[in-house]
Amino acid sequence: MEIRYATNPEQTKAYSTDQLRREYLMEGIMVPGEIKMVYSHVDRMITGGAVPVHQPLELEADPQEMGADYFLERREIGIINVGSRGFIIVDGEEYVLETKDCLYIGLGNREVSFRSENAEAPARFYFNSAPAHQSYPTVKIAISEAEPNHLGSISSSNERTIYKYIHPDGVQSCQLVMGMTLLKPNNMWNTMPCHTHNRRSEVYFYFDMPEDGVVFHFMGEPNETRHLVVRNEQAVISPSWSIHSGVGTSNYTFIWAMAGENQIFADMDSVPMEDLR
Ligand SMILES: O=C(O)C(=O)C[C@H](O)C(=O)CO
Ligand SMILES: [Zn+2]
Repeated sequence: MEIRYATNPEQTKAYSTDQLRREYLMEGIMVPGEIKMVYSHVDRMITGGAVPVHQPLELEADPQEMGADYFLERREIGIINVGSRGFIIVDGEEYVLETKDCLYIGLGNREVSFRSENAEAPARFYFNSAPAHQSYPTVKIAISEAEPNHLGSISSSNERTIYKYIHPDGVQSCQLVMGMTLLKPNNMWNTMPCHTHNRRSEVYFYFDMPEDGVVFHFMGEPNETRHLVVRNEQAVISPSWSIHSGVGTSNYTFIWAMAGENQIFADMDSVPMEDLR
């Protein structure tokens, strides 16, 4: 498991492109036949991907980094399938996930494995996991059951639909808040006007992008912005002090996940446009 330590805004001002990418960008999350994970010390979020092809894949704890006998011993996890139909087996119970369906699995479940229906078109499970202190029920939420929230406008190139899956008025969790935002065709901007939330950090995972498409993801303090060039199925760590916004070369979809002090989605510090630099 790859480890990322926390960074602060003062250091980040001096980072080169390579340093910025090393600290904040997660590439190679979705590797056929493997489970890949990045453990970030920012709110101890684990971000990863599981792409089962011919064999099922098992979610296992890293004993050195997690000091746990099994992955969910002291954690919870939210998983969204961004590939074709697949299955997640949780302590013997099987859940079917179509594309863009989500599964929340609470603390204490010992065995979690991933399987694809079709090796030619495998499931692609993206996940975020945060430390947990109590067990909430394991719940599947299909995209058709998530409440759509329409935002933005074509004149601002940001017409999009936000689906919240794991949040206080939906699937219950200890601290994980997770959902997905779909941009409408011909709309390229997300989360602009932008915000920070000093109470929570966030991870964005961009997908549904063409092979040669990129998203210019904006990060940093509002008056000291930087960008990362992000490709399909790559993710970005956004510390609490950083804005998180992007513009793509075409429309795309992204999964957002947060952990920290509270779970209130609307608890954001909006950045006035005139403060951006
Ligand atoms: O499209 C958006 O705007 C978002 O999806 C915003 C994220 O959900 C977010 O940053 C929540 O804090
Ligand atoms: Zn945010």
